[in-house]
Amino acid sequence: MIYESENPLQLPILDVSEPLNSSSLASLATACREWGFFQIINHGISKDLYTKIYSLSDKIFCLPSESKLKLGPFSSLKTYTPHFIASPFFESIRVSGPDFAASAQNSADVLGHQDHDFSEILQEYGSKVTELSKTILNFVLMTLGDGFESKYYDSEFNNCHGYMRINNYTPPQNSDEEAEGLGMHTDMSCLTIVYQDEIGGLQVRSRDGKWMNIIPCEGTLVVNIGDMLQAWSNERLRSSEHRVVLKKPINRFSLAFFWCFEDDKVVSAPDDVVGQQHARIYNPFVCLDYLKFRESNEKGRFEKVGFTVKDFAGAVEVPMVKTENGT
Ligand SMILES: O=C(O)CCC(=O)C(=O)O
Ligand SMILES: [Fe+2]
Repeated sequence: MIYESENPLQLPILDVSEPLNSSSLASLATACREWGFFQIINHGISKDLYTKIYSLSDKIFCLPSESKLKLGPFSSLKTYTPHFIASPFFESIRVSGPDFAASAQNSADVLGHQDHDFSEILQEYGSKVTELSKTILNFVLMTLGDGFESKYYDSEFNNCHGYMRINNYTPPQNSDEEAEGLGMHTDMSCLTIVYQDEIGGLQVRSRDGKWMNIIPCEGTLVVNIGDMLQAWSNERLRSSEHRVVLKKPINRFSLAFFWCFEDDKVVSAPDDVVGQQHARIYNPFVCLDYLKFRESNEKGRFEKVGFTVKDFAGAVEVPMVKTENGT
């Protein structure tokens, strides 16, 4: 199958080590509204850290299937997603915060993996990317209104938590055709921070349905808005559909960090975020109820988008009939 896509998308690159100036704020606002994707640099996470995570994770991915299956999906730990759930070419290990070390160590213990580096390195990464999420969320709140970061960060986002997924893509080896590594989906998070290796393949869908390539660039991380923030912002921030396409028969590695509301959070856009001249697009909902809806809904299961937050909590009745590709 050929997955057509446009030329690379030029997403703004935000320097997160500096305060936002008015022009970077304006381009961030446009990117969050139109694409729900942007890139960051000077994030303080070294190439060396990614290389270490890659080599330690690779040791786990190289274990025989029967070992990895001790981690999930049917064992109590549920930290491993094997091939053929999201796609035939995708497998993933989940590490949950805030104690990333304990989560990683639990998985390592089940595998009988003696090496403590895995949990230490993931704790280091988890702590760094957690701080980064807070900084980025403050920037994103600034795009919604003057002073909205100080008005809303503590009251609405202070109990957010994060988890990561270490993703290993193994494309078919004897085929020149492109393969879908991860099907079209939206993230359920507030924010997602993605490291993709130099192989590339991440694509975002434009409003008119075109797939745009997000080309990897060394030192740059990709950030995208998730469903929770789309609903909380009354769609002033967009949670875009995206997917991963494997174009070469080479393994691809990525690391996605999901920054989410706490389970019992009631997600509801504040009046001044909605704005007086706009209708409220979502009914208030409990975060966990949406996560369960996505898990239990056949079309919404794991990475296959069928129903999203609009179907779940949209204020206007929408018929629940959709095709596989979400159109
Ligand atoms: O592998 C990637 O580049 C993106 C992964 C992704 O979209 C996800 O895990 O939700
Ligand atoms: Fe995603």
